[in-house]
This record gives sequence, C-alpha cells and structure tokens, in this order.
Amino acid sequence: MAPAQELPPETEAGRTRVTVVGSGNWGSVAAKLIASNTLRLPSFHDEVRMWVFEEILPSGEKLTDVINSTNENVKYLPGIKLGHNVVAIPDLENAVKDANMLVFVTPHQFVEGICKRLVGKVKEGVEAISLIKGMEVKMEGPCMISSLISEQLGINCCVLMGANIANEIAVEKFSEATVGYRENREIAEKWVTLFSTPYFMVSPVQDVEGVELCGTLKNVVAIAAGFVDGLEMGNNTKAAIMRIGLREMKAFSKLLFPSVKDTTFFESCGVADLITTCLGGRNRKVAEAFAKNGGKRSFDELEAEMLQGQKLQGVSTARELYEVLSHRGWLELFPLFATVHEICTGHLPPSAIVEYSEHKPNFSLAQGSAQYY
Ligand SMILES: NC(=O)c1ccc[n+]([C@@H]2O[C@H](COP(=O)([O-])OP(=O)(O)OC[C@H]3O[C@@H](n4cnc5c(N)ncnc54)[C@H](O)[C@@H]3O)[C@@H](O)[C@H]2O)c1
Ligand SMILES: O=P(O)(O)OC[C@H](O)CO
Repeated sequence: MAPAQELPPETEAGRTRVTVVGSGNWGSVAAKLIASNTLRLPSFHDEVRMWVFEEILPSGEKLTDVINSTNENVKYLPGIKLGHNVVAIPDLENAVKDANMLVFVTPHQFVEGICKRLVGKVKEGVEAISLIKGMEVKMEGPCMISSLISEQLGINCCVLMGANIANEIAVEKFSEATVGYRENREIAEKWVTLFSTPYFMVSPVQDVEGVELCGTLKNVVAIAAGFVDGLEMGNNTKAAIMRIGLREMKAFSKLLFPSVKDTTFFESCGVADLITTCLGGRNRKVAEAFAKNGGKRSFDELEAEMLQGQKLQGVSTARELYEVLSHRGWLELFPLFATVHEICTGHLPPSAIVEYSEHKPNFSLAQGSAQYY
C-alpha cells in the first residue's frame, strides 16, 4: 500500500490515523485487528502504521522489510497475514508523526525510553491507549504505564486489557477485552469501535487503574501457577493459587487506588485474564520450566531459550511489586506476591509457593486493610 503522505490531500480530510507503537506477538495481532477495522470504517484512514524495533533476521534481511514485503511478522507472529494496510516503520518519529490515535504495546520495560524519544514529536490532541501489562517503580512510588505515557507526553491514555493470548486472537478465536477509561466515555467508545470485531468483543469500564492493575498483577500470579505446574501439584493447588492471587490483586489495587471498583475484577481484564494466563500464557510456561529445573536455570536463560525474543513481564513485575511492598511495609499482607519474587531470585525454592501462600496475611500490620479482603 502507498505510504500515507502520498495520498491526495482530499482523501486525508477528517480521517483518523492510527499508529501502533510495538510489533511483538500481541502488538502484531493488535495491528491486524485494527487494520481490519480501519478498512471498513470510513472515519479512519485505511493505513495503520506499526513501529517496529528493527532487527536483522538470520536471513540477513531487516524485519521491517520482510513485514512489508510478506505482510507477516515472521519473527513474532509467523504464519499470520496482518492486512495489506499495515505498514512497518523502523523510525519511531516517522511512525507516530501523523497519528491521531496511538496504541502502545511494547514490553513494559521499554516504554519509558520510547516516551522520552517521543516528547514533542506527537500531534497535539492525540489520544493514546496502552495494551501493556506492567508498571514502573519510581522514587515516589509505583507508576502505571498509562500514567507514564500520559505524564511524559501530556496526552490522555486509556488502557485495553483482557483474557487475550495473542496467538489465539490471531487465528480469530472468540475472546473479550476491557477498555479502561478515566472520564471521557466518547473516547472510550472510539477505542471500542477501533478494536471490536465479531471475534473480539470489547467493553468499556470507567476504572483505568483497576483494569490496568488487573492486567499487570495477573502476570505475577501466572508465575506462581507455573511453579505449581512444574512441581506437578495438580489442579486443586493451582486453583488455590489463583484464588489467593486474585485476592491479593484486589487488595493491592484497592490499597494503591481506593477508587478501584470491585466489579472490574469480574470483567475480562480480571478473573478471565487470570484464568487464561494461568492456563496458557508465556509467564506460566517459563515458570513451569524454572520449577522443573529446581530453580537452577535462571528466568533470563529460560526466556531467551523458550520465547525467541518475546519477553516475560511477570518476573520484573514481581520485583517491582516487591519494592513497593517493602517500601510501604506491606510484605506480610501479600505473601503470594512476595514469595513469587523470592523464588524468582533464588532466595526460596519453588516449593515455597504453597508453604508461604497458605498463610493468611496479618491484617493488623496495615491499618484498615482488612476491609479489602
Ligand atoms: N503476547 C500476548 O499474548 C499478550 C497478550 C496481551 C497483552 N500482552 C502484553 O503486551 C505487551 C507487549 O507484548 P508482546 O507480546 O507484543 O511483545 P513480545 O514479548 O512478543 O515481543 C517483544 C518485543 O519487544 C521488542 N523489543 C526488544 N528490545 C526492544 C527495545 N530495546 N526497545 C523496544 N522494543 C524492543 C521486540 O522487537 C518485540 O517486538 C506486554 O506488556 C505483554 O504483557 C501480550
Ligand atoms: O503470555 P503471557 O503470560 O504474557 O500472557 C498473555 C496475556 O497477557 C494473556 O491475556
């Protein structure tokens, strides 16, 4: 497809342009979903730009060249056509400069660097959405990725989270997702329109922090579920870990943001994502291998070997969470979260996942926290 700037000006008028910042496994599927909709919705420009962190493939070719010539992300989503209107762009500034809607979908550890490069480079009034499951920990405390994007770029940022294993959505198996928004329902509806397809059902919820924390924290519970699988502890144990994990997700979210709604945990971003991720996600899979190896091979080594460039979010989120819990004196309130980090870092054996999480938190340690359980 012709690059956007070559289109006659009259075809441009009033149409919303979308750029996807990120092109991993989920980033590529997000681009595919969006591209199928921009083609059919007259209010959107057909072309979807996708920023690609450039890399050279074993064939010696550039990943962007291969995506643009084959219409496939051969490294992160092989075998799936993205849509002829998806254009891979290696230059970040060029990818975002004309966009009215920006979709952020990179592993969370890269977002801050990306945002720094984007300061002053995005269009005025641009709307953003984050599909990123993770958080940053700053001196002043935890910072959700949507806030980081919002604050660094001075733009509004919604979130989209859900029970969304990318490879399943890539082959158009039915699933649901949740858009979290702050105040502007109209913008949330626009995101819902942009993402919804007959096989991808999206619902808006006015609880950006609740939706984003669900997506972020479930990755830590998935690591715990992987340990249980690696130790062959069975379904009941795994269900117990998921229940305790959900309880800690809710308690932590509400301690951090009292505005978080109970009902959010019953949306796709809550219990449904927790279930799918503990059954079929990458965090679970690598944690299973870690436990099978008795913790003797590091997560970094296993991630590189098992995921071929895809990135885990659960191990770093567990570390970030641990920092927040230690700093606020909440470690004993969240035994599952704390134990996951201690196992990941080799301070406890994988079997500690049940030895520790079976203890109920000591409510007296944090005044008023019992009401959240
Ligand atoms: N894959 C899924 O099923 C899925 C589903 C829902 C949400 N998510 C979330 O989406 C986010 C993105 O995950 P993904 O699956 O699209 O990615 P991924 O893990 O498949 O791929 C890693 C990506 O990081 C890029 N990268 C590597 N080094 C980089 C650098 N220095 N700077 C910038 N980018 C770099 C790679 O090019 C690649 O695009 C994560 O927060 C993840 O939790 C993933
Ligand atoms: O494969 P994971 O563990 O990164 O999880 C993928 C998605 O977040 C599931 O919704």
